[in-house]
Amino acid sequence: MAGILTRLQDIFQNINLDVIKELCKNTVNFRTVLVFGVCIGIWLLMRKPRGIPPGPRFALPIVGDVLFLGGEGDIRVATRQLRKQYGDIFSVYFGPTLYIYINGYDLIKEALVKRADVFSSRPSMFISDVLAGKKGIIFSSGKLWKDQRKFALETLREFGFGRTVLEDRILEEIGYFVEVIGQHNGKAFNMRRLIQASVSNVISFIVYGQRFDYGDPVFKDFVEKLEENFAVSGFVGLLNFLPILRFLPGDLFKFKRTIRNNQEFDKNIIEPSVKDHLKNYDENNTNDFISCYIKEMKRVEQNGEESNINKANIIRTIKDLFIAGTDTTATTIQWMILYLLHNPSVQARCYKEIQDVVGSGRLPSMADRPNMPYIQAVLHEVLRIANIAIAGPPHTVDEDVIFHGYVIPKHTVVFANLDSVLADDKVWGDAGVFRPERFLDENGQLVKREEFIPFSIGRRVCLGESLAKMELFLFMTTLIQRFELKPVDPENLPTLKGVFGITHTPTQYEVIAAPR
Ligand code: HEM
Repeated sequence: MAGILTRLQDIFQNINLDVIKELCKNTVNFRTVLVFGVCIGIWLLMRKPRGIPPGPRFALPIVGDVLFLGGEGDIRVATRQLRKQYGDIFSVYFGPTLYIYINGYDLIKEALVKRADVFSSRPSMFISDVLAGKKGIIFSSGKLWKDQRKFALETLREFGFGRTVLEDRILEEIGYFVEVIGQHNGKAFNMRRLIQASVSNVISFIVYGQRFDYGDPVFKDFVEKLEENFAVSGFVGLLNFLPILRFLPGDLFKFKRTIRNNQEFDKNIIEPSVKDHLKNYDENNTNDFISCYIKEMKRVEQNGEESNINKANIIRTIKDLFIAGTDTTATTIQWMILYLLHNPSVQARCYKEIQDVVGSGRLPSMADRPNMPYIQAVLHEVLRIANIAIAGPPHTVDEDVIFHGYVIPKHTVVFANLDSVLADDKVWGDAGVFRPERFLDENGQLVKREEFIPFSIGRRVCLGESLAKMELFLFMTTLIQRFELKPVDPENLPTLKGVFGITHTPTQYEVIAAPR
């Protein structure tokens, strides 16, 4: 196929219009013109903009380069192969859409940090446009995004990202979490739902000022649907390339289901709470994110300021906190447990560090963190090797940009490929090996590595990084303090092969949590 296409393209490159006119005048009949017309149509569809980064030579009409990508469904492997073949900046067509991948720490830093002015917007894509309508934080751009992000960061900081109020509530949540684990009496079970519910409750506390009972049917439904939307995102995402496929009968791409789930979050959880907060608003009692948002809405209204802190954005911004803050952290905790099952000596060393610093008489706290470099190194290594965000959400440029000699056309989808840094042998030596010691110096102290970027870098850097690190530390230390985590069958460990949706998730597994 590729051979035929090469020949066709070579032929068309050498054709000029005069030749075609001449042919039509002298020789020919309708059939010849038709054949030329079809060929020229194909050529037009396969044409790539001039000067873009290299990539697979042909983009077939409709499917783009998809058929030529390797990796057997693992997008990390496919992009590693493309990088090897085409270099640190390459382009690839998914359907008719051009994607540009930027690889390697130096180039990613150059784009997202040094040239943040041009690389910090989000592209227009069918699914995110339908679901988010360019509102909120994750999928918005320009002033609207800046207003939401600034407000969210300031508010979350005020609540105590890294301060004790939030820590106390996370510890309270972990208390419920370990209680439920204890109820399994050392019997094997799949912890996934429990972890999701518990992590989601941390966001609930921040957003609504309250947690939900794990058995609450509305909350259970919410957690399940949130997870479902993450899990089916691979299918739904295909509509970004060919939105027309949504009109096929049935729901092959899970589009209708995703939309329905999304509407139900709003209807059952978010809207009632916002209404309730609006009705009972008390300006002297703004202890949660929604109250703070309403307070700011009223302030900008009164002052007649131009701001996007308004009713149109409140629902989406809240949803973004849940979306970005639940699955990411919950998935990382699942990877962490899985790597501990595969590396019992690492778990034993973590337990020893907990015993040395905290003992068994009290819960670990954030004040203990600086004294636990080994556990921090393990967390770093899990975040690095699992790389749950893969390449992160896409960025775009608002104008045509020249980057390292290549043209990046306005509004192109641009991925800063985090995998190209976190799994780069040139950076880590043995990137595929789980080795927490790489984050320790010769005195056993934590080493900061610039290339450790699971939360990305630049203006779009993860807004919940401090919260996530706090949660991971507290969940992990308490879990290991209370339980020994054991595989169901030591001879047949659960696979480390993950599943790719919006995040890179472990294949489901069961674990034994034996009380210590
Ligand atoms: C282990 C946990 C987490 C990881 C690995 C992670 C990673 C990331 C990454 C890679 C991005 C994309 C940055 C970019 O576009 O360049 C991001 C964005 C974001 N994250 Fe996280 N995240 C985690 C947890 C959280 C939590 C707990 C929150 C809760 C508040 C959160 C909120 C956000 C938001 C709102 C954005 C969008 C930022 C923007 O577009 O300006 N994340 N995260």
